[in-house]
Amino acid sequence: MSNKEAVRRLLLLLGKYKKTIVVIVGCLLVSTGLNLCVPLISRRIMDDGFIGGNKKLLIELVLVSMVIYTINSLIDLIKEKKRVDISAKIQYFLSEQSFSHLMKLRVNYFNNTNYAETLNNINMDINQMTSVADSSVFFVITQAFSMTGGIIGLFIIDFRMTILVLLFIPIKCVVMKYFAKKQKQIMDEFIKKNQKYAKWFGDTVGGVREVKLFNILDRKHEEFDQNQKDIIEKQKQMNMLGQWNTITDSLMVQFLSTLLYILGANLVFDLQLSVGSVFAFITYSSYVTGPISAILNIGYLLSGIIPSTKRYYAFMDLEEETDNGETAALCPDDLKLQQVSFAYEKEKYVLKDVDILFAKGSKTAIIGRNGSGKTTIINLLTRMYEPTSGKIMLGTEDISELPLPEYRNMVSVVSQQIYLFNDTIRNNICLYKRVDDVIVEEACKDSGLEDFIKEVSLDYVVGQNGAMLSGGQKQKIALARALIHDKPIVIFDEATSNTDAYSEQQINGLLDTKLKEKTVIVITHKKEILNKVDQIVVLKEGVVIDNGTYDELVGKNEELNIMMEKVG
Ligand SMILES: Nc1ncnc2c1ncn2[C@@H]1O[C@H](COP(=O)(O)OP(=O)(O)OP(=O)(O)O)[C@@H](O)[C@H]1O
Repeated sequence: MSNKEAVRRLLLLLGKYKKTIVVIVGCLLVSTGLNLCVPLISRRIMDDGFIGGNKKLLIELVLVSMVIYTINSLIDLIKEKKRVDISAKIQYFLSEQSFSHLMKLRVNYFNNTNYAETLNNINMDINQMTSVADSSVFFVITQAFSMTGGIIGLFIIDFRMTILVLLFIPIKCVVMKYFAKKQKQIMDEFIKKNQKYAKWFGDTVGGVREVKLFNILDRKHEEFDQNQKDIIEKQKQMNMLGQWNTITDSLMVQFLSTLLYILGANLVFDLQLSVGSVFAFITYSSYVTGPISAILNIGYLLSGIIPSTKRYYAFMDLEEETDNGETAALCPDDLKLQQVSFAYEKEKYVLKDVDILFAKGSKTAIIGRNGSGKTTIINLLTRMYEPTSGKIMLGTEDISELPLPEYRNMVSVVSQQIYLFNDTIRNNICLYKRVDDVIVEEACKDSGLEDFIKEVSLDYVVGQNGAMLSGGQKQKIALARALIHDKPIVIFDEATSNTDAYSEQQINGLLDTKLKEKTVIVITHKKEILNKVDQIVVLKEGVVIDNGTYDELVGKNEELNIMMEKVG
């Protein structure tokens, strides 16, 4: 994305609040107009009041200045309230937009990005982008007005000194441009270092058990040091650049004032100008030089915002899951993989021309060695990924043409990688579905969780991703979840790997009872289950090499024989 495009998108953000911006600019124009009168009043206070000895006029003019100051303060308050409102709305809008998008992103985004990195990037970018509603941005809109007024004021007082002020403008432009360029460069680098650190942080905290078990704390500390030093260095550079920018700016203004004082003093001594006029002139000159700083500072401010804006919109442009279907109720039907091939990475196929029929209500086991593509089939059936070629059909419909939420309502997955929210067992099982406790308890009984529930109750909070539960207990919650949600297709991905023998029998029993009518797909090597299912699909290196019942395959299929030997 080009800088121009980033600025355009930022302005679009502000475009929604046109009416409020008009009020803010109105407030600023009124206060700028009032401010423009102040030097002329000051000149009269000095020349006619103090030097001319007119006490009454002096008091009146001082009171007028006071009234102007009070009105300006009130206007400032109204303007600030409106501005903070816009800023808060932009922040909410961007946060909501990015959260919605994040939830709809394809799962491959999460393969390479951890939560800490995502949160860090989104927060940082939104904070930066919200500063587009910074007071200086609105202030700048009125600056042209202030500048014109200032130049007119200067010409009224003395044209020679005015030319000196105008000569100052191009010099200031060059200096400010340099700072803006430098700022953008450092900000770009800062964003990269910060992102690298957040990624490293999320990864390291996620692996804290490994850090302890393998005693690699020292190495992690070294990495921390390096990452932090890089970030701090960039922050230091940015702060120092900010300081240099401010100092250079005020030095240049000071230099100009000095020249004006010297030239003004000469004119006063030559009796060509009054003392009040010199002071009024210097105030007006700040009405010209101030806006130049403000206008050019926008470039400096934007140079900090643009890198974040680019990253934010690059994130927003990431592909979301496709949902072509129109909302419609779906009916259970045969599920069919037709010539399905799939590659996670270009040209590296992990499934090749796979044909499998999961007849409605049938029970299928998928077997194969590690990496043969079993979980990938589940990923495609749950539409976490789309086939690279081929189709998956539900009855006569291609599932990619079906409405995504409705399709997902058809499928439950009981996986070895179940995620549990840091909430009660009840809420983890029901997942926002309103279910009577009696039914939840029955599901717990069917999943073998009954004894544990008696011990701790359904209100037991499971901890971060179920950290306060055993692997088997987590899987039983996953099973209870599937039973409660009662979907027509149930997939078990090595679901019994963590459960004890007693529970395993119980789960097998469900195939004949609660799951009898459902289409069940099981990834397992357990003989008891393989013996029970209607068909076993044998996968080898992404290809279906055999298909049949246990009796048909045992002794004949080499892969099945090897597996049976291994599991005993
Ligand atoms: N997100 C991914 N990105 C790239 N490659 C992947 C991804 N997930 C899996 N793979 C690769 O795809 C292949 C099939 O993996 P898959 O998880 O489907 O195998 P599996 O049969 O379920 O294995 P296991 O029995 O070990 O669970 C493997 O070679 C794996 O390295």
